[in-house]
Amino acid sequence: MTLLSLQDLSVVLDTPEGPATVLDRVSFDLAAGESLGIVGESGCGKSMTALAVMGLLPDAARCTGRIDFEGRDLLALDEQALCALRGRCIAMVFQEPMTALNPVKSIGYQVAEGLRWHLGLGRGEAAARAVKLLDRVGLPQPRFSPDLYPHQLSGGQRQRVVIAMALACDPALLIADEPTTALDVTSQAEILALIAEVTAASGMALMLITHDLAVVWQNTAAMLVMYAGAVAERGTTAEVFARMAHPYTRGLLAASPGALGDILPAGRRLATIPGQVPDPQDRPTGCVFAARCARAAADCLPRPPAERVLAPGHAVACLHPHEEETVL
Ligand SMILES: Nc1ncnc2c1ncn2[C@@H]1O[C@H](COP(=O)(O)OP(=O)(O)OP(=O)(O)O)[C@@H](O)[C@H]1O
Repeated sequence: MTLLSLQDLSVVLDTPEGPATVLDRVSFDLAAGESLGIVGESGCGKSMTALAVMGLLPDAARCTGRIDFEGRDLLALDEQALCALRGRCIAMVFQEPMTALNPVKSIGYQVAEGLRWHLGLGRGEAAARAVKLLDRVGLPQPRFSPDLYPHQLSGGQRQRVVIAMALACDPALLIADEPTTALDVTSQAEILALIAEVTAASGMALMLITHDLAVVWQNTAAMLVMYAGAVAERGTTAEVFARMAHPYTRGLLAASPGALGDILPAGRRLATIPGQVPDPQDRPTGCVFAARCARAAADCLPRPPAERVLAPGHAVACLHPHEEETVL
């Protein structure tokens, strides 16, 4: 059953420099309990996609298209209805745990808060449930008392508290936006494993946003490659990795650090993708990647390429895609 469906979602921000198209006709479906990785360089619109789903876009944003969640059009909901949905049905884990945590409230209080607000639990019951949730995310008693404050924890432990808060109301969808960027390497792997484990165990859908292909490979069944606010390539993670078709996806692979670990030979020389993401105030009329693309030809310039299906579960928006298998 489709849980979340974006149909031709475009977002234009009014900026002092003029209108900026930060999302351009983004469409995808996410089924209940499934995992989707959204990958791309900085500035490709990954966070904007997450914020649009959460109803947290800046005031200057104008949206067209649809975002359906459990059959309801989110763009048509008022702030009160969105507030009821956030945390209860859709939860989010951000990059930096301190943005989600209140430094002057205990961790037990903060985990219990959602339970009281959304589920109407009494103080005692919410506190007892908070202790169980902290245990669930690897912060057991008595070492991790609910009376601790965020500053008494490490970065990884704080992100565990944020995950406990996200799980509190058993939402249908968890959005994790670069959840490990602020953490050391060991904690990164642990937190990603925890997110994958808790979402799978509770049948929660996961939208995992990252700039790192390795994170997608290891944690999500399906993936979406975004470039300059548009979808460049999509499919099951296995299918896309086997035959990366978009030159941008191949560029991301070539630029991936050794973090691809098991699937990339150690010591491989890293390439960078020349050039930069176009300015959202000044998007080209044709393929947005053409200026950086070694395969670009004259037919890429007049209009953006329509997406085409390469195989069941694999599509690309490119007129000159790679057809050969990916060499990892
Ligand atoms: N408040 C804002 N006003 C104007 N432009 C913005 C604003 N927030 C983001 N943008 C622009 O929107 C585009 C998409 O940004 P977004 O944050 O979604 O990218 P991202 O892929 O998540 O990158 P990152 O990995 O750096 O978070 C970028 O060009 C960014 O400069």
